[in-house]
Amino acid sequence: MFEILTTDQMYDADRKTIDGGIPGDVLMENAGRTVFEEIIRHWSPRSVSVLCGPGNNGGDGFVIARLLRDEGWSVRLGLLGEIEHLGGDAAFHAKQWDGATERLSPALVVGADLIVDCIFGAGLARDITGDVADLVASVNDSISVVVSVDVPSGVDGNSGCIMGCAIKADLTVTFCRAKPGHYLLPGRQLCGELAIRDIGISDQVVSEIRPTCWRNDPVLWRAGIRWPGLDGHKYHRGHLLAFGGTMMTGATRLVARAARRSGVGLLTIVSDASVLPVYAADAPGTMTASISGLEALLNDCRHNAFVVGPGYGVGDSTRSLVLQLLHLCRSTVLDADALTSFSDDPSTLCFAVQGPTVVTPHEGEFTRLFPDIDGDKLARARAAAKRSGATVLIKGADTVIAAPDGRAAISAVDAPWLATAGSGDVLAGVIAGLMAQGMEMFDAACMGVWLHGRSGTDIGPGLIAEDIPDHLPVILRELWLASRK
Ligand SMILES: NC(=O)C1=CN([C@@H]2O[C@H](COP(=O)(O)OP(=O)(O)OC[C@H]3O[C@@H](n4cnc5c(N)ncnc54)[C@H](OP(=O)(O)O)[C@@H]3O)[C@@H](O)[C@H]2O)[C@@H](O)CC1
Ligand SMILES: Nc1ncnc2c1ncn2[C@@H]1O[C@H](COP(=O)(O)OP(=O)(O)O)[C@@H](O)[C@H]1O
Ligand SMILES: [K+]
Repeated sequence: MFEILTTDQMYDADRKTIDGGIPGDVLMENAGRTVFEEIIRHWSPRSVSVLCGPGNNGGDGFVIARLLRDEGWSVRLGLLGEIEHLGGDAAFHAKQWDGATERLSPALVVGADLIVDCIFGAGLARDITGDVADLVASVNDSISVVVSVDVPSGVDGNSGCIMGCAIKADLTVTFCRAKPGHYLLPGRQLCGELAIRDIGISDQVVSEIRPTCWRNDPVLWRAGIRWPGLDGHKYHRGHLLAFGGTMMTGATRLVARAARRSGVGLLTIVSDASVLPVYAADAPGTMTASISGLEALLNDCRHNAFVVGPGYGVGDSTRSLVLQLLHLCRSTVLDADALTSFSDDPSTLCFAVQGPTVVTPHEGEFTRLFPDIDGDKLARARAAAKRSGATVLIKGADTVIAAPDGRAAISAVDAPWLATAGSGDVLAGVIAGLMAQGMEMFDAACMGVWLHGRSGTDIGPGLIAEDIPDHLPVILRELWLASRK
């Protein structure tokens, strides 16, 4: 259930299922029934208004209205447009509804304890305007509970963007698999609770569609975790070089602690000799080396991974260092200043990426590097990954991770506690630590985001960046125990 399907892929799944012998009207009956079941599971009987649009989303509404009324609920139904204009399965189910069909208007909101929003689903084709926009405003201004069918009307299922205006739901019931817009902002916030329900589309059909996007979950990457072997030694777990700046030393200290907690065998902070004592005094298990010995450090192939950027400083020397590191084609994580240093010349950075590289920009850093790439977050991450050859991770509440081969994952964890200085440094450190242990770059980026998110929800209010690395053993133990089952 972790695959995320675009609206076109969803239409494809519907079509393949219908071709496989389940008629469209049965799929629609199943869809309506799952929403009905969710409603009666959540709420006791109350007055309901079902708001139906002119397409199949509206068709689902006729099924829901009928089932609720058969159950003894008081139901009103409003339709946008003429009933004669309904087509196919929606027309079929409209005929099964023997209650009154009102004109869709804000009058339906008055006195309704529960509103079922079936105005638009996957077929939303342009901005909502005029009378329908007024209706959306009335729904959002009301005190009624709102259940949206498939997506909150007005939310674009592919991007999570608002098309003119959108319903704010308390519960959204979608079918078969989620769409990107259920997890990308602002769509995610408008969905309320999300229920993904089976309507008879098989896993086989979903796999035939070859999804390339998933909700970030251990299912995706747990087979790629490099747990230490019984007979292993520290060099089997990688030796990460973390490049430390001279002013913001805290950033690389966070990187180092996070990487070490992720399981890396050895970690050396490489910095200007003048600040080595600061790094050396931080943690006894962290090693330090002067940047003046860089050539020798890089000639030692056991130094198999690099992380540079947090607190490193923006400028020419950072650019040269990054290019020198990328030339070696070893596992590399670039964050913060390592990215901003290429704002004037991003193509040089893209050209230099050849080995396993993860870049972890927040929105501001992303825009500086890829000013010409627009669209929703998923599309932008994918375009940047394709262009650069790096795994691109755009941070935020709806972090997206995209690999150059087109795979992508969206994090759907509610952990606003992570929005605190230094938390991104920790993320870079975790990912670099996992890559140093030999994990594939996309898997490492996804696992890093997941560990980070779980730390955010586990620790919760009061979280500071320093807490995250020390919480990792608790979560890693869970993953490790699960891997032994
Ligand atoms: N077997 C199946 O397929 C199943 C499908 N299922 C359900 O079907 C839903 C998809 O149905 P759908 O394709 O009919 O799209 P839907 O969202 O109802 O709207 C299309 C209509 O809206 C109109 N319209 C669009 N934008 C507009 C705007 N801004 N302002 C005004 N009008 C606008 C558009 O008009 P047009 O652009 O053609 O002029 C068209 O008439 C899906 O979300 C799920 O709930 C389930 O039952 C499971 C089985
Ligand atoms: N509202 C939010 N919900 C969940 N995670 C968030 C939220 N805001 C920020 N984050 C996460 O916090 C981290 C902040 O990183 P960043 O912006 O690089 O800060 P810093 O450079 O101070 O470490 C990122 O991993 C980001 O995804
Ligand atoms: K809807």
